[in-house]
Amino acid sequence: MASSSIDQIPSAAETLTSQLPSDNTPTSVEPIPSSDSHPTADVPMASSSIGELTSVAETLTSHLPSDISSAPVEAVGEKRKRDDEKTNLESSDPNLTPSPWWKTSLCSYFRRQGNCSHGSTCRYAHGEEELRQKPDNTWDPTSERGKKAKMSENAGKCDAEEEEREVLFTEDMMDENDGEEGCGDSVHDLSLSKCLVHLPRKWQSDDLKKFIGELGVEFKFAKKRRGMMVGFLTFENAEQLQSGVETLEGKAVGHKNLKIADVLPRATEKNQTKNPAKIKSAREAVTPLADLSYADQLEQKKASMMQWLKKLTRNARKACPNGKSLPEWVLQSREIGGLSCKLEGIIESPVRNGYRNKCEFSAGYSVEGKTTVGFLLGNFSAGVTAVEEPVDCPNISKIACRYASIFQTFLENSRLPVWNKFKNFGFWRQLTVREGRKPGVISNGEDAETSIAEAMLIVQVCTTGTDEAEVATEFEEMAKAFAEGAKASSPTLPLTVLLVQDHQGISNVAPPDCPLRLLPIPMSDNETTNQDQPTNVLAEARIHDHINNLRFSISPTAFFQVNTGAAEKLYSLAGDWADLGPDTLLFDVCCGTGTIGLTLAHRVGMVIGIEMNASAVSDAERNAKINGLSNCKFICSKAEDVMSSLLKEYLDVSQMEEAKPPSNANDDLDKQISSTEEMSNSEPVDDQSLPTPNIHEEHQNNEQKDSSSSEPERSTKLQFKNVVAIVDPPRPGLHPDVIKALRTHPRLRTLVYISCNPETLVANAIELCTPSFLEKAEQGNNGYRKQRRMGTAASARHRAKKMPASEPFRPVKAMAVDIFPHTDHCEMVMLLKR
Ligand SMILES: C[S@@+](CC[C@H](N)C(=O)[O-])C[C@H]1O[C@@H](n2cnc3c(N)ncnc32)[C@H](O)[C@@H]1O
Repeated sequence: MASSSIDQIPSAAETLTSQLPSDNTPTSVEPIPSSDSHPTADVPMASSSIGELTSVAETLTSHLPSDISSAPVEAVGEKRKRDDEKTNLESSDPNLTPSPWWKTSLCSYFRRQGNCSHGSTCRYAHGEEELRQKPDNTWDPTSERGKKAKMSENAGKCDAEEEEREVLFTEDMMDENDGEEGCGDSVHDLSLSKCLVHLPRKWQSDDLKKFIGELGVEFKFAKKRRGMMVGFLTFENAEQLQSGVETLEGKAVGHKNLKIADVLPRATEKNQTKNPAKIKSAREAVTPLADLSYADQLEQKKASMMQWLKKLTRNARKACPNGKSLPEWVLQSREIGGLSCKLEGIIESPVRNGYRNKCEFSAGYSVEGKTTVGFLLGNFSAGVTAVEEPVDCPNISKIACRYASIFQTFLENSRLPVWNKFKNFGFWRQLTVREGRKPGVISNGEDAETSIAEAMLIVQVCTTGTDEAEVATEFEEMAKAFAEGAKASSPTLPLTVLLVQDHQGISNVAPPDCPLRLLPIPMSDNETTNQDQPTNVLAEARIHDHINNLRFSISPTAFFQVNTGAAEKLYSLAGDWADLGPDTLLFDVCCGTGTIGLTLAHRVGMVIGIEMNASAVSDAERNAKINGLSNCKFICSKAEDVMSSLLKEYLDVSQMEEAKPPSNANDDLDKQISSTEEMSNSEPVDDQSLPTPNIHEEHQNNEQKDSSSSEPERSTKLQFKNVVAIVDPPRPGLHPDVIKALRTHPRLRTLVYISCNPETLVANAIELCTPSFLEKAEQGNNGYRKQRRMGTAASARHRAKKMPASEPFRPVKAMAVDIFPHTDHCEMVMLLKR
């Protein structure tokens, strides 16, 4: 661990990352929402400001610093502290090392009255000369230096807004045949057209026309699609345009102001007017940190995680009921710069290039109007539809790039159209490439691809309104193109499974029960296909990967961490922190294919995995069997529906047997290691003999399903001395009912939270770690509407107030794990105990 983690000392430059792209921290590398369980919405990593500022009322002490809002760590709670102890913060004794917060805020008394009764012992600065920089390298925002910094920050924001004006490819919105007056012209005078940015997403064309009409603006036609924040306006002539722009620019709509931007034309051979310098490359869109050194990327992520840990402290203070003393961890936070617990460091990814084992490539048009398979250059809701090839994106493997290129060449000659996001029309939508790696050493060099043994291709289409025979021919030709392309590549590409997913929805994010169809892969040059392959073997459509010497079977829609090598480190860390032993009952909440529970099964008495995706649960059961682990049980259900009853079932039983170490746990481990060694020398798929559930049946059966890889349950339950939960939820975090169940069960003392989204980790931790104050809780749902308008942290504080009386957890330590090099994303592991 030590060798791979960056030191623990908070970096001086706690640079805030500006924004996250949307990669499904997950499994999509597109900057738009992805189909995986980690959603992909942009998350401003440093968004803690306004809504989260410590309330002024709370900080009203007799002697205020002038920047209350910016001094949450040192100032808030100061009054509580002052009564019981004197800190070096307050001391001017030269023999004491002054607090890092000494004189980092201006004294408001001194400022107003020109003097202060505390004189030279005042902890706040008397004037600009005395003012010191805060430990996080910021200045009191009311000071001259603070204001200057704010101005340059705002200038940066303006630049960011400027970027928003780059609305790509919006010309499509005005294409013919959509029934709009004036849209019939196949050639538009784009100089008479404008984009309106910051419109309410729920508006449609009629709302836009009404709004413009009421302002007396004349126009030729207006267009707006629900869900987007851009609309389009075309004027009859230059005079209309000029007066329209003058009226509309900056006009308030809701709580935003309208911006007017140029419509960027689709560049064609005749029309090469686009200024490529203004457009993001795929590399910039998908791997925004790629131009930083890896050490700088890690520093940046670590600094960002620290901001989130500070935010947790600030929110816990706010959530703490009046009259109750602040939890010890909040009081102690001042000793570690306001962090809610120590950030131990950041664990590096063992592989930095080509690490993604799952890539989702969109089918669309490039800025030049060329059929392209690659990444969207921005957010569709902001009007960006251009797709660019995955050139120079260091997180994508050569194999995935090669398949994208094969598919693109095939689409160039296809009789069926690619999907048009504006018109919700077309056939070819997306290519997903999933890779399975051989067991053994993970290589970070040029030969990284040699460890990839299997590849699953999932092509998403929309068959609405198509001719069945034509589609069948296209699929056959596509399968041939992939097979030939794989064979012609050097080295030959693995091709294990080819699937088609028929999805009718507006976005490419398909539900897990979206129909899948297995296509036969042509086997040889003379096109002898594997026609013998029965069509009902969809359940065998799977690839395999390896973590900690265990073999994992993965079905098409099951979640699997996209960076296998880094995931291995993540799971080991969670296990090391979880305080495991033979008398431990481990709950693996949101277990996916069982990776966490199974890799730790040999260290505990029993694992109970909970997962809502039926295919993933069936994979987890299969994976327990493949690896000879018999102390694991998997529940197919939403965690919020079963967490409380499972805790009761396993912990509150009256008739219990004392747990003994699982007799076969260590044997199993030895067995699995040797069998994995065998596997590494053998053909990859060796679990075919296992009973295989039918995927379709599973999808249809969404009811709770218990399954166990052990013998039928005994009437008496085992009594486990130690109960631990490791939770690994998707980006929205844990459901409030899961939090409540975990928090209110007194026997659960250790909780390891693995998070791909620090914002929801903070929100969940607020509920888990602040003292309960039910006596003051407002009951019922009357706050619901208000809550919906709150930020995540504010609504967590609101829910914390309703938490039934229970002992809160405390954050003990945290570690960042860099699963996603070159992107803004990062996993965080936090140990909570009580
Ligand atoms: C971040 S993944 C983690 C999976 C697994 N722990 C791993 O590392 O491979 C989150 C998982 O939670 C599942 N999930 C999402 N919402 C859930 C819910 N409400 N209840 C149970 N599982 C859920 C998803 O299907 C996904 O498999």
